[in-house]
Amino acid sequence: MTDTQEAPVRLGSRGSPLALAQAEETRRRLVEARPELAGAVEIVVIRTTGDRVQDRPLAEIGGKGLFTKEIEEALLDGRIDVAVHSMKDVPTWQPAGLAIAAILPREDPRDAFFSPHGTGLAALPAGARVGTASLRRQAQVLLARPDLVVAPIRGNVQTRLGKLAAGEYDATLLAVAGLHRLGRAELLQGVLPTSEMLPAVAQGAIGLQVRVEDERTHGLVTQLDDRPSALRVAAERACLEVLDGSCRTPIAALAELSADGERLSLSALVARPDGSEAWRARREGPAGEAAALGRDAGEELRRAVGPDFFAALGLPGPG
Ligand SMILES: NCc1[nH]cc(CCC(=O)O)c1CC(=O)O
Repeated sequence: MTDTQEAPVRLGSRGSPLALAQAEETRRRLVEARPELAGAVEIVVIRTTGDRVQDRPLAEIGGKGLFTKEIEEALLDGRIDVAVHSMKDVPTWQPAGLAIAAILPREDPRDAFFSPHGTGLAALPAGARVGTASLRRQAQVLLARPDLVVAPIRGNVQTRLGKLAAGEYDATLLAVAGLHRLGRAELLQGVLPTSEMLPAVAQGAIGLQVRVEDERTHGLVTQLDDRPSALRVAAERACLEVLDGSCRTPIAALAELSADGERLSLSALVARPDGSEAWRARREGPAGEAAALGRDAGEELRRAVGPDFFAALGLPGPG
């Protein structure tokens, strides 16, 4: 190594095809912003609990940070310099010493619908089996179509679509963002409207996490922050934080910006997992107040559902 060469920047990622695509996108954006980093950005694969446990619904394993904890440990230990996360999987509380320094330009946050019957829930015959392990998707599927049957499904995109083709399910749902980032947009059949299927908090957003005291990496990474995406994610995560950071509650939220980027509107939803009841909140205000708007919507929902809601789910609840 000559002394004009840049020190390496190590990106930590899960090993799934989607995670690796997100790490590659991060590398590309870093080198685009700082050409002197060409050849210096390394991708380090880290196995997480969520990758290890393949046979049970994630909601059952419970706990927070199933897809992020081991990557954060590697970051804290100095084995990597940047953790690349799907923000949807990142708990609202950051470990001491770590910070999300950038949100990359967000992909389409909506959910895609796959079924031999058609392009939306209305196409399904009564009693059809919908494969999803997500309580948020389950609750909204049953809210729209109480006659449907939801059954857990896990695995990557190919595995899930394989199970659908084999007739194990009549339909399944996947994040549009994942298909785009995997370069498989041609597989898309139908996209559910957000009025019917509100996305998970931060769905479609990639976050770059660094050690707070690592000034060099922090400086490199903050250059990649996409402000509109960061504001939207801030509003949605503030809402989630007020409600419940775990993935065992059906919670959905989507913030959008006006064309000039000045105004933010947020829709949020909490539902019973069986789809028998749902609560919605909406906020609109200055984009600069994203987090306050999110907290406010979260507080309205928390009051609406009442303390017994979280207790009934076996959760300590947000107090
Ligand atoms: N929990 C798994 C997960 N985490 C992020 C995505 C999709 C990509 C994204 O939201 O950025 C997925 C898969 C899915 O929901 O289909």
